[in-house]
Amino acid sequence: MWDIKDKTFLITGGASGLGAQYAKTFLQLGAKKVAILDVAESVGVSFVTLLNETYPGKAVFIKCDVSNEDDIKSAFHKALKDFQRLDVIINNAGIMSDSPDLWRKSCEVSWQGLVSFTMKGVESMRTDEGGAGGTIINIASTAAIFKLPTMPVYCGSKMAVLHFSQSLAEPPFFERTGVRILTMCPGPTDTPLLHNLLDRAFDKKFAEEFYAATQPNTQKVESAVNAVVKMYKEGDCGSIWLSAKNKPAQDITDTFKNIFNDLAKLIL
Ligand SMILES: NC(=O)C1=CN([C@@H]2O[C@H](COP(=O)(O)OP(=O)(O)OC[C@H]3O[C@@H](n4cnc5c(N)ncnc54)[C@H](O)[C@@H]3O)[C@@H](O)[C@H]2O)C=CC1
Ligand SMILES: CCCCC/C=C\C=C\C(=O)C/C=C\C/C=C\CCCC(=O)O
Repeated sequence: MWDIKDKTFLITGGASGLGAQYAKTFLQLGAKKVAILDVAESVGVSFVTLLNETYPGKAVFIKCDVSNEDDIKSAFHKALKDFQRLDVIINNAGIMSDSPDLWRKSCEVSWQGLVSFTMKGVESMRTDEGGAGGTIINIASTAAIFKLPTMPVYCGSKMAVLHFSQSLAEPPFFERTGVRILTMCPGPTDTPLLHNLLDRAFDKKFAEEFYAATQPNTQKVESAVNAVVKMYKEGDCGSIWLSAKNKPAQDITDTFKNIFNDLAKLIL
């Protein structure tokens, strides 16, 4: 069982949606400090003010566009300087848009930004280079494991998140570094990310037909948040978890192990 008490957290995209609820919940469960990083400054500042009314001095807001490497560098170093040590990073920031004008930005936020924070996190946490170890939680999606023709770019970036995380975490990564990499795949969850699905589609005309026939089976935010808490407490390095349809979090690592073992037989 991994402790939450006295741990410091950095949460990207933490000003609203699921990220904000991870912050609130981990503080309720005893986290020492939480750094909220987000591009939405006024929303982030208001949220941190609210958190500090209940948990005085425990939350800070740092403006950061996770698609911008200079922003990432300065925000990461500010959080590290303020807290002296980062124990947990939740790479949560994500955009879902496959539209012609936003798909590239969406990949930079959901995928490249996550890689950059993971690299910086590993560097600062790794026990073989003087760090104290820690946990990096990468938020993928059921879009990583389900073929959604309305958003192939989003599906691809989330599969990239999943495969990046499981590849990085291959043994003896944890034994060497003391850094635990965990991946969560939430199913559709009730946040603004699910609004205006047609505007976010790869092909609007096709999406109209698709969404007329298929509606998301949306779960409550609380279910997705509880799933991340359970994964944080119980997950082994490299594990992959599912949170869908308001059911308790499920460790689906063995499914991936079997698939990748079978594929390895074709390659090696
Ligand atoms: N809501 C859902 O159905 C699901 C969400 N997810 C993933 O969970 C994560 C959070 O999603 P939601 O809370 O639903 O989304 P949301 O849209 O409600 O909130 C996203 C947050 O990220 C911030 N953000 C956007 N662009 C940013 C940038 N460039 N730099 C920093 N912050 C930025 C926003 O300001 C906002 O606070 C995303 O990675 C999403 O892909 C995964 C599966 C299902
Ligand atoms: C079936 C239409 C799903 C559209 C959901 C819209 C946004 C979801 C964002 C996510 O990150 C979740 C991604 C994909 C959903 C994957 C499978 C859906 C399975 C059916 C269901 O649970 O509704």
